[in-house]
Amino acid sequence: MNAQAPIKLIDGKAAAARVLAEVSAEVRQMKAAGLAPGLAVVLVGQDPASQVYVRNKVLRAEECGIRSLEHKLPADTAEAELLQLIHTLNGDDSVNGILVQLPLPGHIDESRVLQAVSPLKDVDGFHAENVGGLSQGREVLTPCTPAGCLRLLEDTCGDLAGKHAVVIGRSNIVGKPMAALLLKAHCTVTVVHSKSANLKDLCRQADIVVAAVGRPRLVDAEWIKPGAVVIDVGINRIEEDGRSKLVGDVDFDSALAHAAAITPVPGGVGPMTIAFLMKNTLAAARLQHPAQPNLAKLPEAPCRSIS
Ligand SMILES: NC(=O)C1=CN([C@@H]2O[C@H](COP(=O)(O)OP(=O)(O)OC[C@H]3O[C@@H](n4cnc5c(N)ncnc54)[C@H](OP(=O)(O)O)[C@@H]3O)[C@@H](O)[C@H]2O)C=CC1
Ligand SMILES: Nc1nc(=O)c2c([nH]1)NC[C@@H]1CN(c3ccc(C(=O)N[C@@H](CCC(=O)O)C(=O)O)cc3)C=[N+]21
Repeated sequence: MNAQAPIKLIDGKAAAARVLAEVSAEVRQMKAAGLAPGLAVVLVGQDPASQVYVRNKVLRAEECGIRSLEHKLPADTAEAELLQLIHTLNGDDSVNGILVQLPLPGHIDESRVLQAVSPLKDVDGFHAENVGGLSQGREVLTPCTPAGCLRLLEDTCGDLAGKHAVVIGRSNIVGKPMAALLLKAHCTVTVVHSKSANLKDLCRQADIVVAAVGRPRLVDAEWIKPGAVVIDVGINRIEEDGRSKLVGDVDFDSALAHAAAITPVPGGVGPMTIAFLMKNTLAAARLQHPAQPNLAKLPEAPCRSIS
């Protein structure tokens, strides 16, 4: 018999609903102080998955009272035209947050586009100013997915200090900022990737596993130390038993045997990503109005070290 505590499913939908309730309350306070926060979402091309994500973002924004403006551009949009739109949005006072949905079509230089977004409106936290600030441990606009994962981990484990976290994946969107946030939370952090040796052995040493790989069900019970907490970032659409399914990077049914707590896919990290996008939109609005006393009083205002 397994003497461990029962497996705990980490409910990302419920956690996201709590974050969105906080956001709605803050939006009401902001509106009372004379500011109606706005988010611009830019989508280039017709990738079906991106269209679903963008629609979900716009819906969630509206639900918590954030004005959202969707800019849909054709797949053959010239880079210069996209940069011009970002320039216009940077200068538009009614826009507090700008998100450029990734991936962009191949003819567009992604890093040039992300650098064009004002760091004060960079709700994805992808501008080098914010990436650098996060790595220095400053309070800056932080990528939504890792921020959501950290909240789930804090809700599940409490204090993370001294825990050994293994992050699988080193992308700029998830793996690297996740590692920076865990380090900031005083974890011992190991980042592994496609060139890592002894991946499974390293993973089996972890108290916390964050899988952001893009490989369906790569991580199974053999990778998980009994009692570890598992956060599955992966979103993989696969065909199985003659139908299309969404699965994570973790083999959920197998990992359950060892994990103390685990996120499902769907209903885990995904909803938290969108909830933190809304939170970041408010944080960005506060950054843009440092002299507004009613906004400055709001909780969790990031420090004003961004120029
Ligand atoms: N739930 C959410 O909100 C979000 C989910 N996602 C999902 O998370 C997953 C990861 O996304 P993203 O970080 O953008 O993906 P990337 O493809 O940019 O990065 C994947 C990382 O995984 C590593 N990797 C690939 N194969 C292996 C392997 N077999 N063993 C070990 N490491 C491997 C790569 O290594 P190397 O660097 O050496 O190539 C790379 O660092 C995807 O499924 C994506 O859809 C992404 C963003 C948000
Ligand atoms: N600039 C930019 N910022 C991003 O944050 C960004 C991006 N580009 N490009 C793509 C990835 C992916 N991503 C997801 C967000 C929500 C869900 C989500 O809500 N998922 C639901 C399921 C949705 C479904 O059914 O397809 C869930 O997991 O429960 C998933 C993935 C954000 N990304």
